[in-house]
Formats: sequence, structure tokens, C-alpha cells
Amino acid sequence: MAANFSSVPVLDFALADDQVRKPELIDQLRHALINVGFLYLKNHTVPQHVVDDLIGYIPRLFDLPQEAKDKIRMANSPHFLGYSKLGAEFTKGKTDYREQFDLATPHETKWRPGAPEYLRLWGPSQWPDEQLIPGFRHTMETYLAHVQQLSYRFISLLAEAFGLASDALDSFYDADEFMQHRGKIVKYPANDGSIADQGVGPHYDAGFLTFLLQASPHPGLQVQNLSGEWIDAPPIPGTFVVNIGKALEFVTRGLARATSHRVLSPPVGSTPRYSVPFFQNISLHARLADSVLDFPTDILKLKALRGDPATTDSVNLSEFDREPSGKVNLIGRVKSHPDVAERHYPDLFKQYFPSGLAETR
Ligand SMILES: O=C(O)CCC(=O)C(=O)O
Ligand SMILES: [Fe+2]
Repeated sequence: MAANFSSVPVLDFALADDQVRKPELIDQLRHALINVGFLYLKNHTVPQHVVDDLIGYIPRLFDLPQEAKDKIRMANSPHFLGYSKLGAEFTKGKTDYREQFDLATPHETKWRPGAPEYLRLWGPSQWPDEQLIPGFRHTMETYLAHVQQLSYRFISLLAEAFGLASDALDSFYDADEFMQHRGKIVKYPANDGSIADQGVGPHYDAGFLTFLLQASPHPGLQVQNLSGEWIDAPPIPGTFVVNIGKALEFVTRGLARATSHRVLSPPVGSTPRYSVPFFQNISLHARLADSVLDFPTDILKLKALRGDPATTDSVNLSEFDREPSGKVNLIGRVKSHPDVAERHYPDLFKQYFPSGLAETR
């Protein structure tokens, strides 16, 4: 357990453009990817005013009349995009105490009857009425476009950190028109004294990379280290928290570590915690088991040095070895949002919830 960690490292993205110091960044990145699976990124390319504009809208978004929020509820959307009220979501079969809006980058659905069902996972977002919150849609779309661009730059740096050509992972992404990345704006209300403190339960993210904006000064995010202890990852202004999803762990043969994480509700009497995760997706068609990336042996040795982590508390995503990435993602969404699944994916719903919605309560 030589490589265990007790804090999450902070990396300086400005070094990526500094030819003298770039190797330092690459070394730190390699360490963070292999041994931690989480890092803070400072001096990133998303302008602070774009971040601040978005943060300014968040309390107003949640303060919209309940009926305006319900009008765009996720259950309307076969793409699992829209509003989820408190208690609508489940992790490890337990209710998550958070309220959220899933809002993705622009996309016209490519699904047609007869095509694989998982293509329906991507499609247009549902936006609140422009008159009720003028400028919000533009602000969020601008934010998502910037983070998307950062996420692509980051992935080429990551390839370099693993001794590959900087474009070695490009084949996992389709042209922009065929891709969609998902954002979420999340509110974690304070624990009201009667509930458990599961803001969101222990889980892995499913895709390649997550860029998390902690949009208020509240702690609560925790990541699980190699011996199973929960380590705090408090907000650091001006940074993103970047973490690895299961798909990237799978294609890097475990070199990049998907790390189990959770959020504890703010304590009784606190103001709410806000966050904005951005989930970078890969092509829905990608079959990860078919990919062969040729890692140098000295890099593969670093994984052996890390050793195997203790059993984590997280739910698992074990289907990547046989199914296309879109199918694995769809199954994950069905399990988290059974009400959406019941309406739009009745066959999968029956498969995962044979006794109906009552089973999730
Ligand atoms: O809200 C956060 O800080 C983390 C949320 C998260 O891990 C998730 O939604 O996957
Ligand atoms: Fe997560």
C-alpha cells in the first residue's frame, strides 16, 4: 500500500503551455491518475467570469416556483435530462438527498426506431422558461462549451502522461455533432435532523472524466483512498476537481484509477451546498473491450507498485467488458432514475425492477 493518499493533489494547468515545466505537470498528473484518481486543477482555461456568471444563477434556479421546475422534470425526457426533485434519485438502493437539473451540451438525438436503444440516451435538454430566468440558458451553454474544450485538452495530456501519443485516445470520441456531454447543477440541502446524511451515496462515475465545480464554500465531498478511508476534498476557489470514471479505468487497464466518492449533506442549520459536475462522455458505440492501447512497460509497473485497493463502498459498473459504452451508461441511468426508466425504457425497467417502483422505496 506504498502509494496510499491522504489528500487530493493540486495541479497547475498553466504548466501545460510552459515547455520547460510541462514535464513536471506530466509527472504529477501520472501520479494523480494512477494513485489517487482525483485531482484539483488550477489555472485552467475556463474564464473566471464564465464560472462566476453561472454561480450567480444557481440559487435563483432552485428558487424558481416548484411548478416551473416540475414542468421540466426528468421523467419527461428519454434522455434523462431535466429536473429531479429531492429524493428522486438512488445510489446503492438508498435515497440521495439532493435536488438537481441535468442539462447537457446541445444535441439532436440520432436514435430512430430500429436503431440501438442506447442512442436515445442523448438528445436535447429541457430548459426553464427564459422569462423566468433570463440569460440562464446562454450562461450554462457557454459554461458547458468551455469545460468541454478543457476536457479534450486534458485527455491529450493524460495520454502523454501514460507514455502514449497525445492523440491516442481521440478514437473514443466522435465528431462534435455526434457527441454529447452532460452537466448537472446540484443543490444539497442541510440535513434536517430527521434524514440520513447521504447527499449522494458512494459511487464511481461511469464515463471518462468528470470536471466538478464546487459552487459554494461547503465541504462534504469525500473520496475513498486505497485502504478504504474517506478523505475530504473541500472546495478550493478557482479550481475544478477532476476525477476518473469507470470507462477510462477500463480502457487504461486500471492505470487510471476510478475512485469511489460521496457527498455528505451539510449539517443541520447550514445553508445548502451547490455543485456543478460535468461528465465527459465517449462515443455511445465504443466497445471498450476491443481497444488495445500499448502502454510502455515502465508505466505499467507503476500500477503494480500501487497494489490493489481495499474493497470500496461503491456500486459497481461491471458491464464494460461486453457491452458498448452507451448500453452500460443506459443501465446506470435506469438504476439511478427508475421513474424515467419506467416511462421510456419499460423493458429495461422490468429487468432491473421486477417488482416495480415500490422496490426503490
Ligand atoms: O456534488 C458533488 O460534489 C459530487 C457529485 C458527484 O459525485 C456526482 O454527481 O457524480
Ligand atoms: Fe460522482
